[in-house]
Parts: sequence; C-alpha cells; structure tokens
Amino acid sequence: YKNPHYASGRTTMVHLFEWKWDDIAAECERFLGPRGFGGVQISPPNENLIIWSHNRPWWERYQPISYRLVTRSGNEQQFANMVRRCNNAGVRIYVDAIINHMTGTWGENVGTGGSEAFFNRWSYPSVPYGRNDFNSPHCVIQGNDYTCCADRVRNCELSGLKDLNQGSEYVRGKIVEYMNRLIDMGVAGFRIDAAKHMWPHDLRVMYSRLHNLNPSHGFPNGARPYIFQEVIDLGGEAISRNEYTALAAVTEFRFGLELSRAFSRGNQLSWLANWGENWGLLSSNDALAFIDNHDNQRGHGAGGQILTYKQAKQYKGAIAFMLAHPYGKSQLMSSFSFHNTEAGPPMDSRGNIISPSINSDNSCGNGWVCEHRWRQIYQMVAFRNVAGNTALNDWWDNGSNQIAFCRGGQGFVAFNNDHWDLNADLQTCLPAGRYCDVISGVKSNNGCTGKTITVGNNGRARISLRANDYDMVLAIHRGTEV
Ligand SMILES: O=C(NCCCOc1c(-c2ccc(O)c(O)c2)oc2cc(O)cc(O)c2c1=O)[C@@H]1CCCN1C(=O)/C=C/c1ccc(O)c(O)c1
Ligand SMILES: [Ca+2]
Repeated sequence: YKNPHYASGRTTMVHLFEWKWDDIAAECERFLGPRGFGGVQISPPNENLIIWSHNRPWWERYQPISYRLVTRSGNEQQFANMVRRCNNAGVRIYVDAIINHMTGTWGENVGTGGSEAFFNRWSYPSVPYGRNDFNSPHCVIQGNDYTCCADRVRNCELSGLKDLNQGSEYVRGKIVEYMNRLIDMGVAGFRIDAAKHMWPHDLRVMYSRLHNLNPSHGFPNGARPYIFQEVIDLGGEAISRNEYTALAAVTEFRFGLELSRAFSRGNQLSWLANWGENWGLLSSNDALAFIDNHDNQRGHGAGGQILTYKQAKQYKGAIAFMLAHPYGKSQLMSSFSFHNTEAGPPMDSRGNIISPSINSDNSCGNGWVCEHRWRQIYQMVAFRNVAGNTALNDWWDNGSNQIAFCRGGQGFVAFNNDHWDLNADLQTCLPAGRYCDVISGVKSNNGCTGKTITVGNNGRARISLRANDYDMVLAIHRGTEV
C-alpha cells in the first residue's frame, strides 16, 4: 500500500483541489502527462451536503451524504472519462476517501446529487445508513480528547459529523464496496481522510478487502492500491502516526512545517544537511511529503506558519528543496486563490464551479493559482524524475542559508536564502559541459532563456545566486545541456 504505481520515470503527485473532472482530464492530456507528473489527488467524488449557509465552503465536500458519484466536479460518466484519459496520458488518479463520517448538522439536508439525509434521525437513505451504523453512545470530540483519550478521538464525532462505526460488518461492506467501485474504474489509490479518527484494526480489515488495481488501466497484475492516511500528528497527542505506518503510507505534516520554518529563516538552511529521519520524520518509504495542503494553507490544522503561494519566493524555495531531496513521496498543492479561509472554489451565481482558464503564458486565470504550472515548480518535477532513486551527495553549505547538493551524477541544486550573494566554485557532480538553469529559464532550441552554467572537467562550476535574484534556487541536471 506504499507504492503509488506511477508510470515509469514519474515521481510526483499534484492535488488539483476542487477541480472538475472534465478539466482534470484535459490537464492530464495537455500538461501533466507531457510534463512528467505521476498522479493527481482529486477532491472527494462522492455526494456531499450542500451548505449555502456558509456560501458553499470548501469543507462541504468533507460532509458525505452518499457514495453516489455526483458532486460539483461532475457525475459518474465524467469521472470514468477522467480516469481513462489520465491513465492513458500516464497520470494516475488518487481519490480523497471520506470514510470516517457522514454529514453533520451544518446545512440543508440535501446533497449535490439530490439525495436527502436526515441527520437528526441518523438516516442516509441513499447508502443506506441508519442509527446503528454510527457509534454509540453519542459523544462529540472535545479539545483535550486529542491529548488524553485516544478512544474518544476514534469513537466520538469530529465537529458534529455523524461518526460511522467501522467495526460493523455492514458499514465495512458499504465502504469497501464504494472503494472497490473506484478501483475497478481505474483509480490507483486513496487518501484516507481523518484516518486518526478510525481504529487501525478496522482500517487494516477494510484495506485487505480492496481489489487489486485494474490491469486494463495499465497496472501490473496483483498491484495493491496506494494508500496515504491523513494523520495530523505534530507530537504530544494520545494518538501517534506510528500506529498507522504498519498499514500504509502516512501524511508527514512535520515535513511542511519544518521546511516552512527553514525557508522563512526560522531554521537555517545549513541545518538541513541531515534532513529526513534524523529530524524525527517518518521513514522515507512511509511518508507522503508536502509543504502545504488544502487545510493547513488556510492557517488551521497543523499549527504554525505554513508557506503557501502567498509567500511566492520562499514557497518556490521550499518546494524546490522538497523536489530535489530524495526523502518521501512528494505531493504538490494546486489552489484557487482565497482571502476568506472558508471560501470554496470560484463559482457562478448558481453555485457551479468555474473552470480555470489557461493564459498565453501557460498560467491559469479565473481565480485559480495553478502552482503546478509555475515554471520553477514543474521544472523541478522534471528534476526529481531525472534524479530517480539516486542518493543525496556532495552537500555544501556556508554555515547559514546557502546550501547546495547533488543527486548522484544526475543533478545539482543550489539555494541562497542569506541577505548576501552566493558566489562560489562548487562541485556539480555532472559531466563537463554547458547547462541551462531550469529555475531562471528553460532550454530553448538555441540556448538557455535563463542562466547558463559551465561545468569544468572536474565537475566544478562557478555558481552565482544574488540575494535579490528573482528566485533563490539554481538547478541543472542531465538533459539540460546546450
Ligand atoms: O472549524 C472547523 N472545524 C473544526 C476544527 C477542524 O476539525 C476538523 C478536522 C481536523 C482538524 C485537525 C485535526 O488534528 C484533526 O484530527 C481533524 O478534520 C476534518 C475532516 C473532515 O473530513 C471534515 C471536517 O469537518 C473536519 C474538521 O472539521 C471548520 C468548520 C467545519 C469544517 N471545518 C474545518 O476546519 C474542516 C477541516 C478539515 C476538513 C477536511 C480535512 O481533510 C481536514 O484535514 C480538515
Ligand atoms: Ca470515527
């Protein structure tokens, strides 16, 4: 359950948060496939409660009403079409699975597919679920339960959401049926939302009943789904992410928190020389690594200042470090712009999501940020692909915020987050030649549109990164020679 089953040579997933299925299919064919992205995490595809009282907030998609594939992102036919087209483009689909709970008492009792729910009578006719499919006695998680009482965190309601009993064979059956339907349609795996709120044993039983991935979508025979479990654990809670690493991969929230600190000069970049398990992170093979996600980019969830698209220069630095470093399985966030942390995606007056527009410079419009289309980011996805499973070697730093390292003999990257210029003769581990810096520009048919780096016979090159350069990163790798 720890292998994403990316098509060969691909390494990185992007979360196309709140995108519609038709738009994701198009993005797989026109951008993600050609640019070597490995997969897409999609928003929950199952029917959710409509919440106009909060003007269709992003979190209404985390309030299930049924397992029917009808949401503002599209219907079942559009979902199947997206999975087929993305797999054909070499891009896998991972589903955000909301299986801990159903809706709460947040809004009208109708869903995005017209189903009704009667949460005060605990009934969800479209599944169906009734009162004895939910935990009893009824209780609601209180703040201090996270530190004192692991059983309450599992058995009580998360912010008023009806808490399913995954110990019931009937409930397990309904959840597994929903997930197997998606696997048979060609998805490659799942994000398990709120995994901390479910018992590891129940999850283990359900995972064991999932089908193998569908070979007609290009997966090897007997391939198990890639499962990454959302467990927000920054230490100090009764529940540890280590209870879940035996089952499947786990989201490593400390990764984004510590790198946000490092690139905001809270930590020094030179301290990252031993980045990875030595910083108390999960073992690399267990970890889904990311800087920000849909929840903590809005300021709550995993405490402290998380870098987002709003701090562009530092964010690109942290993302580049994530993609250049061998640790973990990398995930990129792709957002819509927001000021109000509750706001949902760009929508028309009737609540329909507005598609991203693609500008002539390949950036997005209509309120979509499309970080994955930023040159400094998609070029580092290619870097990570070229680096493959090489180790990190030839680390250099200046004792504060200037660092550089190689990935085998495949790639070289340098960072300058000091207030003074970096100007040094460094080992790039690459064969002699002239290389285009992939951050300041691209390799075009007659040279580099950005910086050109000349590597000598001894692999060394003069590396210059001014403190006030537009970006704090310089990266070259095999394949960017001119
Ligand atoms: O103030 C709120 N919630 C209470 C504090 C955040 O607690 C939530 C956590 C949560 C937060 C921190 C933890 O350490 C933790 O174990 C759980 O996970 C969720 C997962 C869901 O599928 C649906 C939810 O409504 C929540 C949720 O409310 C607002 C209003 C309701 C939704 N919401 C939110 O803030 C929604 C947050 C949300 C939604 C989806 C997610 O995947 C997520 O990680 C957070
Ligand atoms: Ca629960």
